[in-house]
Amino acid sequence: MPRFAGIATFARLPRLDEVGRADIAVVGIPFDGGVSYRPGARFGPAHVREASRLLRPYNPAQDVHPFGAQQVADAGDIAVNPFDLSEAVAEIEAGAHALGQDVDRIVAIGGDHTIALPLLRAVHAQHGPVAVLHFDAHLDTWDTYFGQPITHGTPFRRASEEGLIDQTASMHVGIRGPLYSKEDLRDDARLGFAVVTSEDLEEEGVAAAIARIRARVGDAPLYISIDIDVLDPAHAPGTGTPEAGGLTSRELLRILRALADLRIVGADVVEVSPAYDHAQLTAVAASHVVYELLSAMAPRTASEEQA
Ligand SMILES: N=C(N)NCCCC(=O)O
Ligand SMILES: [Zn+2]
Ligand SMILES: [Zn+2]
Repeated sequence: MPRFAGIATFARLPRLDEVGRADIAVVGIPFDGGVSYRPGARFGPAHVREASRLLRPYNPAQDVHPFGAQQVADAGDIAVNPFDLSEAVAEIEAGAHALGQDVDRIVAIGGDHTIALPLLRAVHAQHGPVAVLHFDAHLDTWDTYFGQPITHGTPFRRASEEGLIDQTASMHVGIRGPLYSKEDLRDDARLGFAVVTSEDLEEEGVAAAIARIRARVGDAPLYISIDIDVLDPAHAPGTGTPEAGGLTSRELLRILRALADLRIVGADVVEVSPAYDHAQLTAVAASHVVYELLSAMAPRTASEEQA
């Protein structure tokens, strides 16, 4: 079958119902009822799958076959109520929990960043508090919007309040742009996050950022949440709340490759909004981000480690 033909699963992987069990499920969460600005991330999973057809089985940058070293399958989408945010959040948590019966780990494709909260609730039920490594232009530790506590700008405040995160090991990477006030940063630190800003990355370089991330996370169980708007709008225009001055996709992929020996227990890639995308730029970047995550999660054989 030519790679551009046929129904799109992520990277042309088998569906979970074709293999029964898997080490890792890639699952779509087509929900965008938590956005504060441009909508459309509900179409993210289908768009990222469509743009992932060109991914190939061997990843030379990590010297690993991400789909050979482990069983990865596409679990389809978690069906969520687009009209009721509370119900949607409950459905995502229940869906992740149910999926966890058939797979060891989940990599979710959003959807807006709201989905990180129910995903972290499900991860916490299995692992206890986890280090959250959060790539984003935005802190997403704001309190409420229009009085609402659960939105795409608030998942990590709720997660911290609920005790879902390891407050000694969590970190944001790529933060930039205007805030509401200086208090935002004080609140964020109190909620348990260290920060590598986009400017830090520019000034200190990627290697220094990697060293800071690794020192912060250590050997804690690690959840990686990637808002595609961490990338500069030149690299990822198709997103809901773009901010100038972001990472290149090359920088983000390099950082992810440096995390392969950490204890990654789950991940999400969120905020791809296809109506604002051009030539699949954002979706190709997101598909490679997922591919690099799956590669980092793959077990290494002794020969691969020696090589
Ligand atoms: N894109 C995410 N997740 N959050 C952005 C929230 C920015 C705001 O509306 O204040
Ligand atoms: Zn963001
Ligand atoms: Zn976000």
